[in-house]
Amino acid sequence: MKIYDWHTGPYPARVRIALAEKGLQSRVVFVSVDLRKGEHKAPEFLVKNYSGTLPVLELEDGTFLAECTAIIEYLDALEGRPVLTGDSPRERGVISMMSKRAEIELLDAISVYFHHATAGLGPLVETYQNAEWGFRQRDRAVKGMRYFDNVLKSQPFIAGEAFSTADITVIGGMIFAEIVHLQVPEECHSLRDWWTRMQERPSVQSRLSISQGRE
Ligand SMILES: N[C@@H](CCC(=O)N[C@@H](CS(=O)(=O)O)C(=O)NCC(=O)O)C(=O)O
Repeated sequence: MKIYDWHTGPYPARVRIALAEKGLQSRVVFVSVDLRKGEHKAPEFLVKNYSGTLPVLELEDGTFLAECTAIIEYLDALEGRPVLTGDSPRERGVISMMSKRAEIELLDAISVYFHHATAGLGPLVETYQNAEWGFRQRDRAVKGMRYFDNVLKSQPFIAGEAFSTADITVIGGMIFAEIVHLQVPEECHSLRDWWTRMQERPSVQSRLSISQGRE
């Protein structure tokens, strides 16, 4: 399998962490796509992913899988333990809900702030910006941090008693928050403690050490 990504990106980090959690890194070749040059918006990349975003997983049969959630669902189904997307129907439902909520209320909100209210990836890529919308989404992300802090007051992981892809999505949000220098509110002790624990996971520590080739 091939993964087209950008090594420091928050969304690629989600897939890299999932790969490491599942012990699948050896089955994947990484191909770097330079976001700063707008390579992800070039016609030859758009045939891989209509949305022009990273990461994209290319299967041996030529199938292109985009969207982190879809890619992680595929990887999770490939190999047994640990299950990242849930065993029982209830677990699967709660994990899916919390991961999607983490995208909407945290990770995607920070992404909008990055692209609309900062220099983002530069004028070559950021051809339309709306700073007001960006700042509104930044505020939404801070509220999201407070929400997840409250969730973690009563459980060790984002979707309950076990680590799951919902944690990985919030990890992506925390990585993006650091990139844009968006502070976690001082009083969010549970979220801060959780983030410290997550950064001790080998899968989180190893996400940047994967070597990449070029197409
Ligand atoms: N919904 C997509 C979003 C992916 C996404 O936004 N990826 C970023 C990569 S990174 O910023 O995390 O490295 C991207 O392609 N951004 C480029 C752009 O939006 O122009 C997913 O979940 O995969």
